[in-house]
Amino acid sequence: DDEKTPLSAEVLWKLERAGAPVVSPDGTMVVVPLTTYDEDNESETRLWLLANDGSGAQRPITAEGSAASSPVFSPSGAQLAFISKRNEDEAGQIYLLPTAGPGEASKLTDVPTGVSGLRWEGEYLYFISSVWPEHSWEEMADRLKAEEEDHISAFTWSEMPYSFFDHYLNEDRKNHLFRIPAAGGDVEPVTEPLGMAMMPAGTGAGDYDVSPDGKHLAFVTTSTPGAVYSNGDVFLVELGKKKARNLTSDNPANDYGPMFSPDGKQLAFARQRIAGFYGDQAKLMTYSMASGDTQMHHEDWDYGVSGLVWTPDSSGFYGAIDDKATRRVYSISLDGNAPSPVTKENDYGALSIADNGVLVAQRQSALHPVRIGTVDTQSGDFNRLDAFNDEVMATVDAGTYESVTYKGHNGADIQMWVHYPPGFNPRKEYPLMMLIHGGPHGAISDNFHYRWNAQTFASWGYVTAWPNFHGSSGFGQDFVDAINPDWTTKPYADVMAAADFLAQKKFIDEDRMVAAGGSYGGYLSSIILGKENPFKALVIHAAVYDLYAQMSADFAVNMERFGPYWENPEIYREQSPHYYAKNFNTPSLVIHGQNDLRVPVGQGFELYRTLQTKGVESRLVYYPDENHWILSRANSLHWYGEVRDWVSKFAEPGGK
Ligand SMILES: CSCC[C@H](NC=O)C(=O)N[C@@H](CC(C)C)C(=O)N[C@@H](Cc1ccccc1)C(=O)O
Repeated sequence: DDEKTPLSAEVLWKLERAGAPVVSPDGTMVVVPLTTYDEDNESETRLWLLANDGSGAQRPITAEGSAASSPVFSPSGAQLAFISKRNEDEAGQIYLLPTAGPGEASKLTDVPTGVSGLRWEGEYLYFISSVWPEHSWEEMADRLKAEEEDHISAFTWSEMPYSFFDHYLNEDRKNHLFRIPAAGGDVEPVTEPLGMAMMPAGTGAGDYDVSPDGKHLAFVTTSTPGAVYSNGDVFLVELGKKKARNLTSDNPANDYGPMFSPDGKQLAFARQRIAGFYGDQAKLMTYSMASGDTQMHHEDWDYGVSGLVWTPDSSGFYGAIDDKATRRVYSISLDGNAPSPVTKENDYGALSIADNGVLVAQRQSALHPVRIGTVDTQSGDFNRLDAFNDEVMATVDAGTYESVTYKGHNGADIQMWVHYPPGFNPRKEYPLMMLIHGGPHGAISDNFHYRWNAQTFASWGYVTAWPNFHGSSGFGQDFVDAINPDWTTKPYADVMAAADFLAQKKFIDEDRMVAAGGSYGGYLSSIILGKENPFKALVIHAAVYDLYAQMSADFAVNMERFGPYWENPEIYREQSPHYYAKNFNTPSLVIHGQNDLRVPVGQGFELYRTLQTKGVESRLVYYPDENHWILSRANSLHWYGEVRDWVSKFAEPGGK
């Protein structure tokens, strides 16, 4: 169709990105944050109201020009609270809006350190703020002003952790929970009087819950301070009392995500059992508020629980479950029956449930961005409520894709997604672009990726493949943990087998194969660089290149589970790509962002310098203002352009 364009990087940036939907208590309204991007490299998030009454009505409900996020309904549904930084605000504050008809948002808080992790429980709005403990709000406002004026940018630390993903942590400030009456009034500290702060980084609304009668608080914090990803524990306290009780002190690994049942009788949470292993499958736990008994459910079910919402009758949950390269809604009961899938294909997430059981979710696929709708919990049907992006997507001529299973390391079945370019002709030969996912303990689901869009790469004239190699989640716990601590052998063999498998297809030109990966995918690409491989060129983004130097990152890979390099040097010696530099000879594009504290930027420079020193054709793309991910529109378009130029140079695109 002449009118249509491929799913280019430019098209990706025209799309509106829908965030997590929130359904009103009566199920008639859904509010969703929607982010748009403009050509001046600016973005804006506004809240949209979608009617769940068959009318298809939808409209923005927050003002243009003022970012809004984290919507929560009042228990009656008459009001909506959200976080916004507008007018004279120095930091995000709570705003309130009536849900019946148009109205002005009114400001509820004036917290100098800002507000996050919002929840509306009974008459109170609860929120998290990163504060200087035992200081008044006035003192904190003065301190923030003084910091701005003294021009000293130094951080000082005497404990861990010191960084998280792309920012350094101010050790003097702690994450605490507060509440304010929704009708207005004073902010009350909730966790400070307990002498306990919440987790030092990445803390949000999922890290605490208040019982339906407003009497109890459950929250997560670490009882073993140190790393960012330390042993989280669930604590319970009667609000107003000074001592919180650790409900999970018997478990050396992470417990998280406390959620009171709607009847208030049980507290659910998720439990991992292997300390220091973020990829460990999470098990569903309940704590009885009456008896104090803790129970694990579905221990033998070989899936991890995530994205849980309680059913309104407190009999169980719906969850968004990572399931063999898809994410499906499952019904998970507490009556002993096995969990059962509700939905089929594609990828569902961000579940929200109304008091009457209306279940709302995001749904996406590799060929369409996030849509918002209701899920029929009997049939699994998805009833879409939004019309976001329909106009843009109607102009897109996308290719096709399929799930393929091949034999990987030791003959094991490995799933991969294969994308074909628009107008693909199986009688022609195409170049292959092998994509290597990060994590490694995640999976490439049937979802719409903005930073690594397989269909965008395909639209340049490549067949692309995303193998879910050993270590990927959703294929059982043994498959996940099969690569620890040896991150190399099986994933490398799986990627080589994927390349072999595809090279044997008549439609692949084995002389035009390239590979690209970011983060762990960059690590594995660097491993491939040091070993025999069929690729004409590599793209190595934010790669862990030197496992020893990764010690400076917020996630030191094997440290927490298998010990540091001075105790267990052979793991590091065997697994670190830099030890194989002698063999490097594949042309490589190295990409790294300065603000990447997950894989610090020195890793990229070390790799590039090695390649240059060895005379291997290479190019370094460095983004001084990006983190582990390339997030701004202009830089992302530049990134796609650099990647395209590099792979095109070594593997000419298009069918021949
Ligand atoms: C509890 S965080 C542990 C590491 C985390 N794993 C999540 O998958 C992670 O950041 N992994 C890195 C590699 C590591 C630094 C060696 C990674 O590969 N990240 C990928 C995957 C990812 C995608 C989306 C959200 C989280 C991770 C990446 O950032 O693209």
